[in-house]
Amino acid sequence: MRKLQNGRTLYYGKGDVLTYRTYAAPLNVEMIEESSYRGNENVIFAHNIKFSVSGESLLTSFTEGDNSRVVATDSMKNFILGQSVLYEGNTTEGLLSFLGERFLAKYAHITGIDIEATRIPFGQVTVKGDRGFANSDLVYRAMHNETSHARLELVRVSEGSAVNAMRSGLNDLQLIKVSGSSFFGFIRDEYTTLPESYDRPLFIFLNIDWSYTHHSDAIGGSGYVAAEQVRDIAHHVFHEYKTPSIQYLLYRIGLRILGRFPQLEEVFFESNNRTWETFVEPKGFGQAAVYTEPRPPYGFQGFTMTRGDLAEAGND
Ligand SMILES: O=c1[nH]c(=O)c2[nH]c(=O)[nH]c2[nH]1
Repeated sequence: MRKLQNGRTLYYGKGDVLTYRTYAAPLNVEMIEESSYRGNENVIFAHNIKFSVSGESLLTSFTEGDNSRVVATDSMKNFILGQSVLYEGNTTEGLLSFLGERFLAKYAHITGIDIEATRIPFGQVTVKGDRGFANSDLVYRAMHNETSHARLELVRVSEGSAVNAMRSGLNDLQLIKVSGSSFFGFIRDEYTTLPESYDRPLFIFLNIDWSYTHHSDAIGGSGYVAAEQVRDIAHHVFHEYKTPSIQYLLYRIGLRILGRFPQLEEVFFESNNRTWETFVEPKGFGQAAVYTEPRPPYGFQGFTMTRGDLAEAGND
């Protein structure tokens, strides 16, 4: 999308378009075994949006300073904010598809759109009413934990627009497992100083992305996968498995996600190893210990998995 016919890359757009839409349609998802998540009332449906466009006819804006075909990025921001109120759906992917389609419909010379958004999370607060504690439907609290996101590439086609690529995901999961993780058996040679560990406090930072076999499942379809469900699967698998490495943990999480959601085609992982450094060793399981932040540098892993991996592994 970003490349023109001659192979040249061309795009421009607006980032950090903070869009605090209220009272979007509620989302209800089918429950899965690992999660009590049922959906979102979407009273606050807030996103940080990044939007860019491309098209052959924009070339002269770069080569000749000809602004006659330029939609100002300030106008793009206004378009996003103004159109967001009209979105009748309930997912980030749906919102992005809606905004992209509308933009292509309005500006005939734009042929490609790349649009991504991170959901800005707001959580429930409980208040005491006549029948005890219940969720407030008025007050929400800003959250600073993991965030969900989506990215879509739309292209102009003869009948309107089509989704060229789409990815959804979850960023900045930060999970500590205090016991039940090991790391041993790795190569020992003249460069090795790390002792083998049979029970380490494993702290990981984790990003998980996923793509659907059919984009339509995520955009208005019934096969929507909520980031909260993927998060809860990661929690469960980390809890369940005694892991010999982060690499293996990612694989087990991936199998479970692909198993739970047949509508997904691929899962992508990126993790950081932030294992706490031991200052006072525990005397045994469940005993007091003291750890501190690990010293840099940090290790990382990347891994992608497809339905083929699930088929090879058999039933998880
Ligand atoms: O889970 C881990 N995988 C590694 O590859 C690695 N390397 C290392 O030093 N610690 C760890 N931990």
